[in-house]
Amino acid sequence: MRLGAIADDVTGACDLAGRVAEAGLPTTVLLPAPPAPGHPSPTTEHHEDVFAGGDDASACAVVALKVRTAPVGQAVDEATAAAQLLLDAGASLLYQKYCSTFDSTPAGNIGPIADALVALAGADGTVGTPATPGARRTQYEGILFADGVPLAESPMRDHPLTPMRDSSVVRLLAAQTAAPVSLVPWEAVQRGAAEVASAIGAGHTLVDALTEGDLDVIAAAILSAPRPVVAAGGAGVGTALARAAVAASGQRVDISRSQLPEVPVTGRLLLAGSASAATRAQTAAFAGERHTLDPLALATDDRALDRLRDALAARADHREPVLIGSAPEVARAQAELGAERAAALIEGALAELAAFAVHELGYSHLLVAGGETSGAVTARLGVQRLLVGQQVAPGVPWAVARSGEREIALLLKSGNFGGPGLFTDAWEVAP
Ligand SMILES: Nc1ncnc2c1ncn2[C@@H]1O[C@H](COP(=O)(O)OP(=O)(O)O)[C@@H](O)[C@H]1O
Ligand SMILES: O=C(O)[C@@H](O)C(=O)COP(=O)(O)O
Repeated sequence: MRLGAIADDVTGACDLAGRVAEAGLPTTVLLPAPPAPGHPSPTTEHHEDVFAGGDDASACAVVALKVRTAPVGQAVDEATAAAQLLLDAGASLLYQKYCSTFDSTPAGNIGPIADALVALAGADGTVGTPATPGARRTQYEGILFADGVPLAESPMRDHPLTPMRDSSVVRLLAAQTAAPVSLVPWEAVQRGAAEVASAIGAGHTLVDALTEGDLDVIAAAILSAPRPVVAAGGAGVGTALARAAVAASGQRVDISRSQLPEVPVTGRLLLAGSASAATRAQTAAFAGERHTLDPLALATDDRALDRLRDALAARADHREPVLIGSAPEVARAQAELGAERAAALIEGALAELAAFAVHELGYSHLLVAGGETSGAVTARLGVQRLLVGQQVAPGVPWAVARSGEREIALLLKSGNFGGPGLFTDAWEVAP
């Protein structure tokens, strides 16, 4: 199987890639250059580089986009271009990777992207679930649970860009697409893949899942579906598909042995743009030097960013990790600037500080918290491919990339993932 995944944000791509690689499937992560005005992303033109391994080897290629909160038209254009690249490179199954907490708005972009991929693939519809039990995301009777509570009662209800105020993924998706949205309940999953496959219809099929075993049933149903489908979901479904491919081929790559190239430590920088509870806890637990980015200051003081550059440049030892995080107070900045402008100010500042650290100060290791944030940073650094290594936490792998002439190590962390000590512990296993 050649699994071609289109991820709506960069940390989601890394989450999927880390878990799929650990399942034993050779995995590549591609980041298209930012789209030129009026044109979808010119994804990489080297098709032979898309999938690792020989033509008949099972593999996974993930195209990491930054379209989760982009205008719908741009999201559809970029996802379609990425899917076409994957199909041209031999993808046998497309996979729409979206967030395990279904991060989206009533406008999209999960639904519009799903519709576009179905049309491109000539499929009947999508099949999958956001459920990712390894990240404590489960779905029962169409209700999505995050860390054991319904989505709309979790901290995701206060996400700065995609506040999730309904826990029903059926209702959330139905608001984003004109295609039929159907649910396969957990009891049907317990009766096996054939029953799930028989329940797959036109449009978008969301399947309940509480365990990894349920995901394996869903993967088997997708692979045995009577008509072409597009797989879709959080990282859980993709990882189950990878398990199935490894079991079928008998070929398993041991990620723990495929060491990433060593990157000499010349500077360590933490950039936390996520406002999630997990990232706030990691920030609070970090004992090193820290600086705070306030979008209101960025909007009114044109020296604010220069002062942060000066602070970085003045550091005595760049190898000691330093944290630059967004201000905890979100509501006031959004009230005064609007959510989009406040977000863009922070993302832009963190991206500029990343470029300054890497290319002016020679920093080698960056830990970035947040999907939108990671998309802004990798685009500004011109990163187009990630070599993914071992995970420091489920769904959080170190990677090595090129930025210009520099080889750097990146940990692009989903906002919700990782324990409180991650900002300190992650450096111990860095490439
Ligand atoms: N204090 C703040 N005010 C306004 N927006 C903020 C603030 N802090 C973070 N943000 C924005 O919230 C968004 C968080 O999204 P993201 O980086 O994807 O994190 P997550 O992985 O938690 O979803 C980013 O666009 C970031 O710039
Ligand atoms: O599925 C998930 O939860 C992650 O892979 C994911 O999508 C992370 O997105 P961010 O929360 O924006 O980091």
